[in-house]
Amino acid sequence: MHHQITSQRESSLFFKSSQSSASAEQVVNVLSGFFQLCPAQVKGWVETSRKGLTITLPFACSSRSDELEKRLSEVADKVELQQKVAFSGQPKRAHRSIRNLVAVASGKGGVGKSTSTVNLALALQAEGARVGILDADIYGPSIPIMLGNSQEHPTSSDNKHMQPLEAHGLVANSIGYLVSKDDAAIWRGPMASRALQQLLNETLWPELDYLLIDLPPGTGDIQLTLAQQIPVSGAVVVTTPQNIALADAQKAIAMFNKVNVPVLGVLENMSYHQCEKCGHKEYLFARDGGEHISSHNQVPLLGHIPLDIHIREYTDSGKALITERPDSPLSQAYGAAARQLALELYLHSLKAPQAIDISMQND
Ligand SMILES: Nc1ncnc2c1ncn2[C@@H]1O[C@H](COP(=O)(O)OP(=O)(O)OP(=O)(O)O)[C@@H](O)[C@H]1O
Repeated sequence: MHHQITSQRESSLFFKSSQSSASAEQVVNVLSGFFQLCPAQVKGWVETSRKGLTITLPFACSSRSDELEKRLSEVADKVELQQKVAFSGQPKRAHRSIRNLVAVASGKGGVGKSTSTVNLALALQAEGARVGILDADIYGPSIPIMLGNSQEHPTSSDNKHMQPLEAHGLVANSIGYLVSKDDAAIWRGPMASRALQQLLNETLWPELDYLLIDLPPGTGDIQLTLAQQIPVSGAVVVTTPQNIALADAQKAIAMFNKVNVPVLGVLENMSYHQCEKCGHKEYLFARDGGEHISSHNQVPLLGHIPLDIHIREYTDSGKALITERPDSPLSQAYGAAARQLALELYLHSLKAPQAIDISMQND
């Protein structure tokens, strides 16, 4: 089998097998079974040309390409597999260089929203995507610390636009790079949301597949304004499993429903602690809260992230757990949640067909 991986922007994988040539229909069936989608949802990914079949996967999932390649090789003679993340959101919105804007929110503070944002961003990157983070947590910007570059500042060559900062392969901007924590803390709502608009609009974002926006915790006026003002395609709600956090997560879901922002999923954080010595799982903040809230609202549960000292140590010291320890169960848990998020986002974009733009001809 011939196997070649090139850059994510290009075809990522080619293979040949000695079997007879595949029909597009067989390939569609394999894709549909592999991703558990109906054939109609995957049909548009397959293109036939004189050279053979080309499959374009429209969401980040490159860690699954070996497995998919194996399945396809059972029916395919020559297939080119590539990943090109689809555009979502209003076709006419600004920021066309950003294919998907996703808000990460929590009703309650301290549930691990920023930690989840950074690790989901790293996990999406590990799935072959170009990812950025906009820290919209104006009053408590923790992204600079979690990316390990809190002493840096964005540069500007025209005094109007900022170059985002780079860390661990991600790009990011945050009010934390620009003003001191104490200065931002006294800003009133309108000033805070103006600052956020500026961060989004005046940052020179490169071509990105996903921009994750770390919203301030809570569901007050500021969050509502932000949810309305930023043209996000969907939101992730982070919660811990205990009732007090779930009640606030429910308010966050209600807020997004109110402003017609689809909730792409709930991420349950600090689900349990597993003893390193005996493997026993302790459910410190109760159990199944994430399941209940997601089934009650009919939104997917993206995953359970354990309460783990390594998550705190890596994230709080600005190191990238997922890049440094890609095979750890923690990285795998974030990876599964990130792939599910990418898929949900794509499925939501299918509901607004005018927004889909898989090919992005001007690439
Ligand atoms: N799964 C986890 N395991 C261990 N520690 C965690 C986990 N998730 C978050 N933490 C830790 O909990 C603390 C709070 O996390 P974080 O700052 O991400 O919360 P937040 O919801 O963004 O807070 P805020 O409401 O202030 O914005 C941090 O020290 C972080 O390292």
